[in-house]
Amino acid sequence: LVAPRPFQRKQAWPIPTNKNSAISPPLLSEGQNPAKLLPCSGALLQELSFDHTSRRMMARRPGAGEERPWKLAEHARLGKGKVVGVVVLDGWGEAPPDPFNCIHVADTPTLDALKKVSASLFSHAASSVRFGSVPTCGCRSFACVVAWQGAPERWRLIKAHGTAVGLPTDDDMGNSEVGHNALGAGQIYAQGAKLVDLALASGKIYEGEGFKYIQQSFETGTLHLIGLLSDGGVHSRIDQLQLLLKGASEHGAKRIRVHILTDGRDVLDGSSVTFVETLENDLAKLREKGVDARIASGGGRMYVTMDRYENDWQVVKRGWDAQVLGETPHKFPSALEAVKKLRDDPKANDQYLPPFVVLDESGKPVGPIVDGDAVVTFNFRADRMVMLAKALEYEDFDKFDRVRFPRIRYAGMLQYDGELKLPSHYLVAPPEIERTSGEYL
Ligand SMILES: O=C(O)[C@@H](CO)OP(=O)(O)O
Repeated sequence: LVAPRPFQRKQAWPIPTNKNSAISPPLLSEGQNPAKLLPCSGALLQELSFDHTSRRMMARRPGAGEERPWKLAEHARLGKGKVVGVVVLDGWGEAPPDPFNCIHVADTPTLDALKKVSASLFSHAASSVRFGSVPTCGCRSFACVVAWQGAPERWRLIKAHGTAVGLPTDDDMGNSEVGHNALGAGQIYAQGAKLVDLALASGKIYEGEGFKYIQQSFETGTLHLIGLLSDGGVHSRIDQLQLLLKGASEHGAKRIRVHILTDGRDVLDGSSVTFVETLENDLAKLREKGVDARIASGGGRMYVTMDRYENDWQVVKRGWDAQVLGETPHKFPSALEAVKKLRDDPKANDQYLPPFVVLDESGKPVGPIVDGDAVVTFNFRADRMVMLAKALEYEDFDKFDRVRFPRIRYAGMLQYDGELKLPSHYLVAPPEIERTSGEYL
């Protein structure tokens, strides 16, 4: 599929830091009419004007003390009062046509027909271009979504991954959460993965309220790190865990226990073994430096802990039993042995590995969570951490019998639910996003 390219992205958009920030959408090519070529993000919803010197669309800067008006600039061609539709194709992406490209190989008569249909048929829906072309969710290849533009350009490709939706690099695949965030924000801002990268690189993570809070447990308690162990970059990243392990030990953590969740969904099934080996090596290095650091428990992400939308609390309970109580049917002397042995079952896969705990030489679990400990859930993505956060934080909790509710200091990598303020402590502050799409709508 060859998409018309009405504008060329030359650089990433800067992230607006406050309401006075200029928004600098992509440079337009010589001769292009800015009124016709509004770019494909929520910056459409900002009050834009074209700066002829820089050839950029600029958000108008309000003067001192002046409120930025909420009125949007009128679109050059689309009339007022039209119905706007946003259609999200989850998992739909564009990639070079080849026999392994399932969308290319599949029969897609509806989309094919929509792309061909006369513009007049869609004139009533054409206003969706203003919003329908916002990066959307779930698209793992390089682009997605059609937006009705009116003849002759009734559709175009947009990017829904990488820096186009605020992820750290263009190698980062898109996913539903970043797509929803980008749609909802109506502008490009740093998503969780990038915020964590920045906080770790600058060391600011260790100066924040969240880290200072958990640090109070380091003298006498254990630091527990719970999260998805892979380099998928959708929910978490192993390199961030590695930096956090190093940083926490340099900032006083003497005893660390990692509770791993194997992936096989955002990465290849079977890769869990390599990730566990990598982590075991890191922990061995920490032990050489005098830090008592070990993997304490584990399980496959879809069977242990990472449920979402309160679909099945038993998933969280299985994790709780392993991480907090140290009680599971499967017990092993090391996580590597656990993952290898559990994968021996022909039906086993990384996503659904059963929960296990690691035992010490005397047969006791090496790291149940107890009173006085600190806990960090190191996933940056929220949806599959909210349920565990509730179990760890809520005094009143009736979703399953926790048996023991340890008095701990708990922080999320980020705050996973802004409305519930959950968890109440977090290592990296969420972005402050002003003037979201919803506010305009
Ligand atoms: O299942 C999930 O959590 C992710 C993949 O890790 O998929 P999606 O982004 O589509 O929700």
